[in-house]
Amino acid sequence: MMPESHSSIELPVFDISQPISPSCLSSLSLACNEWGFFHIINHGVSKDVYRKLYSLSTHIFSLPYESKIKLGPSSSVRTYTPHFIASPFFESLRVSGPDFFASAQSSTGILLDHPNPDEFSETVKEYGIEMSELSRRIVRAVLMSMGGDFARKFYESDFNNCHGYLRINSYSPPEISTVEGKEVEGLGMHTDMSCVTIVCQDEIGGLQVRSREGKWMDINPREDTLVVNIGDLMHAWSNGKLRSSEHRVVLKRNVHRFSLAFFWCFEDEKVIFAPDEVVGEGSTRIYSPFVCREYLKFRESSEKGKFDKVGFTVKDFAGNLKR
Ligand SMILES: O=C(O)CCC(=O)C(=O)O
Ligand SMILES: [Fe+2]
Repeated sequence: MMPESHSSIELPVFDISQPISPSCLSSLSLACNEWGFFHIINHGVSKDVYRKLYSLSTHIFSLPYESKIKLGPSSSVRTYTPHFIASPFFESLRVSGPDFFASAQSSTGILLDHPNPDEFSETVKEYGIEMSELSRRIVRAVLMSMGGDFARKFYESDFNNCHGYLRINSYSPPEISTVEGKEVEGLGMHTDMSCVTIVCQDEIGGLQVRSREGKWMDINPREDTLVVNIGDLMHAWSNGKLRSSEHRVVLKRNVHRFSLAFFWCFEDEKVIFAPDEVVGEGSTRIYSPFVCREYLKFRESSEKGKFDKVGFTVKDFAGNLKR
């Protein structure tokens, strides 16, 4: 059987180093409503930091399972997700902000055989700080795209206490690229539990977004470009105006894939409730108010292997219009 064929989607590209012009705001608004995905350039993250992070992480992933699993689901630190949780071909390392250095050190401290723990932690810290700053800029731009003074009105009150964490993802190549004509998923269909996510995918590709009609569309890698997507938290806060799209990663035969996903989230105790002005007169709230932490718990416990994968979204948790 032939593998499914996919169309690719040309997402708009925004220069995040510049103030966003009115015409860019309307195309940003369109991208957030239609796809929940867009690209950014001139993000200020140097190739050097990326390369260092790639090589230092690759070293960690190459350590024996017995070492890595000490960081894993069974330890109190829980920074490592081994193979066979999200998929047989996926493993990841999590580093949490705001003190990215300390978080990375607590992992490398457990990996006693790590040759240069400080270099890894320093590099993660540099990347984490850059991504946090970028996330703030992106949230402001997205708010602006929703309405004239939304950024001024809601940034401070609702988004000022956001925090981020980084997931370093390593996808190992399966020996076959299709099973009965279906692609091999490195990461199954899911939505992100973030306000916004910033993804740095390597040149291999494989990231796909699901269209409203349910068709998988390739998001092709672009040099020096980061992928941004809206997550469930900002989707709910916007009363569904910003789309949190289902996406996944498919793998190619024998090609290793590496990605960095940075999740920018509301504080755990925040009650997520779309403001009246965001809902708009005459419209109803499509989500009941909910505490961020409770949603994260729901996602963890409703899935096999406690991983943010497959199936359940904020619609199932707090949606007023049940699916
Ligand atoms: O690896 C990628 O390109 C995307 C990863 C992703 O969607 C996630 O970690 O939530
Ligand atoms: Fe994701």
